[in-house]
Amino acid sequence: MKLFTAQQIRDWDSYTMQEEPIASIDLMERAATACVDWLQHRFPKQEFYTIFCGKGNNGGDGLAIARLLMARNCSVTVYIPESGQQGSYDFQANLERLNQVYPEVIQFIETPEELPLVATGNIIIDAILGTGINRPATGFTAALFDYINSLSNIVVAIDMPSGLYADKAGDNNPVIEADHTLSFQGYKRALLMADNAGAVGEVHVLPIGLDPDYYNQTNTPFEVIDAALIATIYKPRLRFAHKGNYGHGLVIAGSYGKNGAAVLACRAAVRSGIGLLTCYTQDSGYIVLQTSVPEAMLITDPDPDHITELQLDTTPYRAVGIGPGIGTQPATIKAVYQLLQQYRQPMVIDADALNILAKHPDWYDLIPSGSILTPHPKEFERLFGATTNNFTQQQLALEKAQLLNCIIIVKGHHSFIATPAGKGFYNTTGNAGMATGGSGDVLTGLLTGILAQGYTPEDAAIFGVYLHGLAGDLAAAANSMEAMTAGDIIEYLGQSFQQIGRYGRSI
Ligand SMILES: NC(=O)C1=CN([C@@H]2O[C@H](COP(=O)(O)OP(=O)(O)OC[C@H]3O[C@@H](n4cnc5c(N)ncnc54)[C@H](O)[C@@H]3O)[C@@H](O)[C@H]2O)[C@@H](O)CC1
Ligand SMILES: [K+]
Repeated sequence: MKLFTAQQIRDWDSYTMQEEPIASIDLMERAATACVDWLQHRFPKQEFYTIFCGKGNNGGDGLAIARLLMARNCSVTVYIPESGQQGSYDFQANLERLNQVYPEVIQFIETPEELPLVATGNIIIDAILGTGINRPATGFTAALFDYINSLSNIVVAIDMPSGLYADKAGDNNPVIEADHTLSFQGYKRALLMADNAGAVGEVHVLPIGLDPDYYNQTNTPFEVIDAALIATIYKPRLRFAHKGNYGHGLVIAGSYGKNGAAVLACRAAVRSGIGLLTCYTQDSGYIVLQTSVPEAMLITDPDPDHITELQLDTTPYRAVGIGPGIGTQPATIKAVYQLLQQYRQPMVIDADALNILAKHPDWYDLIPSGSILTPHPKEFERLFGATTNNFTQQQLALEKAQLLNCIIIVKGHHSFIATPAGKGFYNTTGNAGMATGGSGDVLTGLLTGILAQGYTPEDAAIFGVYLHGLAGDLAAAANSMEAMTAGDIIEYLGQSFQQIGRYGRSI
């Protein structure tokens, strides 16, 4: 799903009004109806709502929501912070409509003394500011945000949590901290940033019937990975396949005390659809690996405890994954350098291999084109330097992806994939239960396995990250976020592939 800027969304609204055609006020009614339907579906027994409306179109949505909720037998109070300015055209029109049928619910507030008491059971609707925000909230607006944030009521933000910019960082500006954000038609980038997690809460995208032609004609560098995209990437297994069709991968992982990293990466790789897998690990890992992952072949390093030697014949391998649990011993650093000097196919580079690279920036040129780097934010910082917010971090990832001709996956709740062509993809599968030791090793194994099967590096990264998150979601549904383990992610890869296989048929 393409990610549009606030300006593009405005253009999309206008395009729809002209082409459908639909009047602006009717489009607002459609958006408000979608919100009310969502509210009643999510909170079927909820009766009481407190709605704060600004004087732009976001506030217009709030006024229409108020009228529709009242018509559905809910009890609503609307508070409008009085700025002294004339409201937008559709705000005024909706104020008039509400005033005609339920004048008693409307109240204007102007000073902190007039901030209302909100009963505990009320759901608060934040319709103060949407995508039209063009400056930080100050004065009474900021005080209102503070007040709402101090209450324990559930807060549902319309389109955007008020105060948040859709396409740029806000540098700690005042924002509403919502429990749910109902975003019209698509996501905005700000809704996908870890920095804004506390403001956006759960994001729900509500279709409001904007014209598909605008969507198809309009280019944007950013996309959310969704079922439709995955259906175009996933290559179902050929009926007459043999193992040679699906490549041979090499996972280089482990050290004394970290056999688990190698086991998890290899187990994930053998469940990725790969034809053949070889694991390279330290000598003491022999029995562990051969027993835990009998599907994989094994080469052991001469050293009992660490990987010290990577002068291998790499010609059989279509992809190499390196890093999980290898440590940063001097001999391992030397071995990583040996591999970088000789292997020219795309690699998956993770964990300690990234930490080693970060200490040797002069080796970056040796990273084969099309490699996939999988740093978490701290590793990213070690590799490429500190950034001040997610927007600048993602911009830097895009610049480095282009410079190194690599894919960079900045791991996180919505992992961000930067490609050398300047595109950025946000993942939407996955959950906080995956923030546990070993889930990165699973991703490395999966990516190596997918890359070995001949997917392009960009497709492998998108597909691997999505699949990993989906398996994590199924694991959390079965075992809870708390009790799920990285190994459980691997257990649910099968069901994830089955689900993805159905996308192609249903889209
Ligand atoms: N037809 C449409 O254009 C549709 C728009 N929709 C709603 O319209 C919203 C956008 O509406 P608007 O463009 O009117 O903008 P907003 O309602 O977000 O903001 C209104 C106005 O507030 C002022 N403002 C900006 N920053 C401020 C600040 N920090 N403090 C105080 N005032 C500030 C600006 O003058 C701005 O135009 C969307 O987020 C969505 O909720 C929906 O109704 C769907 C259809
Ligand atoms: K809002």
